[in-house]
Amino acid sequence: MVAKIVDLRSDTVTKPTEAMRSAMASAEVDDDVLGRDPSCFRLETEIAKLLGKEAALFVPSGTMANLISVLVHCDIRGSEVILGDDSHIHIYENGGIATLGGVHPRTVKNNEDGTMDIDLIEAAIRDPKGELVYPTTRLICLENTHGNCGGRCLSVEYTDRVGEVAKKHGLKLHIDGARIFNASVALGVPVDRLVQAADSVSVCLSKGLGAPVGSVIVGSNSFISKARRLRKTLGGGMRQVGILCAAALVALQENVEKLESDHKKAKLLADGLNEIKGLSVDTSSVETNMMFVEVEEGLGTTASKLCKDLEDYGILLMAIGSSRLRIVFHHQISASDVQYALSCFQQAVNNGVRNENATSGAD
Ligand SMILES: Cc1ncc(COP(=O)(O)O)c(C=O)c1O
Ligand SMILES: C[C@@H](O)[C@H](N)C(=O)O
Repeated sequence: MVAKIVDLRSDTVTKPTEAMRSAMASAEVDDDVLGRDPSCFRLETEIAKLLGKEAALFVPSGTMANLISVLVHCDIRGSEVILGDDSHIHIYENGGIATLGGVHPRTVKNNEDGTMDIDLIEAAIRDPKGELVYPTTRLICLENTHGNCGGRCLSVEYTDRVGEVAKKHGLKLHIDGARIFNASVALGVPVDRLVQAADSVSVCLSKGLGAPVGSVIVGSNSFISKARRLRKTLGGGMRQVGILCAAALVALQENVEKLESDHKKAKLLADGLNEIKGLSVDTSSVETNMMFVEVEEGLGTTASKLCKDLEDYGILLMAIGSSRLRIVFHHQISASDVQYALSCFQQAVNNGVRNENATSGAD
């Protein structure tokens, strides 16, 4: 019998709080296609203000937020976007910018800290003199925090420098800010300052902020009106969407201040896991709510086997390859959950070692 479930698979797993459910039940709504749903309008107005942009648009998912943003910036056939080779847009969004938008991706290597070398970004920009044979570079995409790099933060200085490169070459800058509030809290930089250089930002409400559904795109009035039309084209125009936006407004009010605690608990677990022989976490790279746990070879088990064993204790997480586990914190993970998870990790590792010794005939 599992004592309890501790879901560390992602910050997308949170359940709506009672306050969110009550706000959803009493949300003021209207048809957001024929006019403006009042709760949606309130959310979009609040998010645009928070991020220092002219306007905002609520969309069903972060994937759609990125797709719409790239397609609005790259609305001419033959466009190319520069993005990280390990970015969410390039790896986890089914190549939508190409398959649906005809936008050509030009990847630049992501460094371990989530950045791309600025000289490599500049070198990837197509020379307009080669327009007969080259796609036309129109956009640079960054990701902050960077998911596949373990939730690493891009500094405001780095972001501003990429913004300068974009301006110098007449390009636009989009930030996949699925976890931009995590970055803002971890860096101690106001979120509007962190994204100041960007022409557009996608923000996930359904991750660390804990809303059940949705993302928001922010940008100029003209950009958002084009984005609104494209959202409808993609089937993302929603009617009484205020039911979802009401929950997101509660999330904004209640959960931004909890992000720092998520980050602290992640550090606590990382330190504890490093005390377990056969597991290692690079604690210097645990900057926000995510971490990667390396399962050392000598442990006699694999990441997926350990993942399965931990599930038997109620600890849910993701195996990334044969020797790496991913752990993601959110506001519904408590301090006692951290201690419970540590004890389960220790038991699962001990069991793995015992089974390994038994099969190898060791004492
Ligand atoms: C960095 C990043 N961008 C975008 C997304 C896409 O968001 P969604 O799952 O809502 O499509 C995710 C994860 O889901 C993500 O981690
Ligand atoms: C896996 C990825 O698509 C998701 N955004 C997550 O971080 O859980």
